[in-house]
Amino acid sequence: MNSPRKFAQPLLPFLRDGDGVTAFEACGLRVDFSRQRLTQDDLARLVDFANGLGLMEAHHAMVQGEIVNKSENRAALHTSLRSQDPASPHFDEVKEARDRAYAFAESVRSGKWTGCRGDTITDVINIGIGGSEVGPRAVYHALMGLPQPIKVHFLSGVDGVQLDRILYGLDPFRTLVVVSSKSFHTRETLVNASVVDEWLAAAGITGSSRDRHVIAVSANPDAYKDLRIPVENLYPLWDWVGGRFSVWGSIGIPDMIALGTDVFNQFLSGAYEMDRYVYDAPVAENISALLALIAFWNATRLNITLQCVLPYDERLRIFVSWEQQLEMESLGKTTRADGTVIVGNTGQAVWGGHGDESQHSFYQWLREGTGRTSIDLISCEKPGHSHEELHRVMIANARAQAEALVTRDPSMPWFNGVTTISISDLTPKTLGALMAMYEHKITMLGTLFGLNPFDQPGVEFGKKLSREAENRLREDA
Ligand SMILES: O=P(O)(O)OC[C@H]1O[C@](O)(CO)[C@@H](O)[C@@H]1O
Repeated sequence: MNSPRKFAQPLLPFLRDGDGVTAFEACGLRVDFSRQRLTQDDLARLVDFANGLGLMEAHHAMVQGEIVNKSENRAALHTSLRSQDPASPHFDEVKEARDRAYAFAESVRSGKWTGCRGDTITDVINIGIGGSEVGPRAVYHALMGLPQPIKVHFLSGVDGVQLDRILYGLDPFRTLVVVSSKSFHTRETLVNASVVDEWLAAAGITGSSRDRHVIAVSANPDAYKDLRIPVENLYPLWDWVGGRFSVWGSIGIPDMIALGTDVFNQFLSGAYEMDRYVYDAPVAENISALLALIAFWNATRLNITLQCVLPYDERLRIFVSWEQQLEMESLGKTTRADGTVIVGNTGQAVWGGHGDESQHSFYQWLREGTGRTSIDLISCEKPGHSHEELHRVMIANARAQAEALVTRDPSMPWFNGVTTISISDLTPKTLGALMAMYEHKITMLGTLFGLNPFDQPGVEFGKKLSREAENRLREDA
């Protein structure tokens, strides 16, 4: 007779087992927590805990511009980048910058802005990494059309193969380069910018003609000097916006050019609608607060340290990478804002992939391994294509797997909690709402853990060692 498994995990309650609401709708999104592993009483206690902690007060303080990023002595005002409320912090400054970016984007789209020889622009190379890359790439991948008149290519790491594959076949006279870096100190971005410069120069695009092909986005006012471009080719970002929260502003210029400013406006208005809803909804009915509370419960009570994001839609493939940086760079910390050490789990490790593909990849591990995972399974009711049969099978998979991923024999060591997120129709608006919903989940989790979700001190040490290693390699060369 098989000996009982060492880590057998008894059956845990589902939220759906109790009487009470388990699904919530806002801004075209339906979020269903019924397959998460807690009781309605547990959830009620979490809501009391959040209210006792002043979760919504902390959220309001962030949106109103208080210095919530204490270690860097900064506000965190990504909400202002999409606000339609003239009373919101920096409203005029943001509007002026947006109007400038929109005017530029539309001049490129209309062909009014041409390359130095008068050619219309057909390709944009975004040179940037982290928050200066994955947000605009996620939006472009979600909303790009067929055909896509102006294509965007994302050059991020210092990887010559990525560079060669991007430049291959590109016409420098029809290419616009957007160098995006909040700090303008990021090694990868600066090295890539200089190599792409050589590519332009090899075609004879130098000096003033280069000004038709290179712009920059940065919070560093001297960026234009470093890049030797006219100041009017610099589009601002501000230190009161975190890099991983910055897609809503000038960092989104490649998307404004490729998708159009109407689409970008809808994207912003979807996020603003979510901001209004999250700002006003009480914790017990607030989707972002509930996502945060259940993640907090999973991490601190159920020792679930893994968050798996599974979109059943090609358009959300890159969204997983965006959410990974957002969540892990924000919550991968063990000290509170006051410096005291947090005992126990904090931010979860985020991973994932296209849901349907993942079924034939790591679902074996999710269903019979020894892990504990919280899963966001995302699907779109209305497909982004006209292949009815494909959509029928995709939706069937998404719905069935949500159940399969929580169905198990109590002797098994693994267990999962599943949240399903159903998007009525993935439009620029609902994409904005989805991304804003996750941003608020993350900043609220910062409050629940007591940590600062807006800095990333842990990345500096590796950068320092990299620079030293680079210098040694240069000396030895
Ligand atoms: O926009 P920048 O300043 O080039 O930084 C790029 C990325 O690098 C990081 O600082 C991490 O190294 C991220 O926080 C940021 O999004």
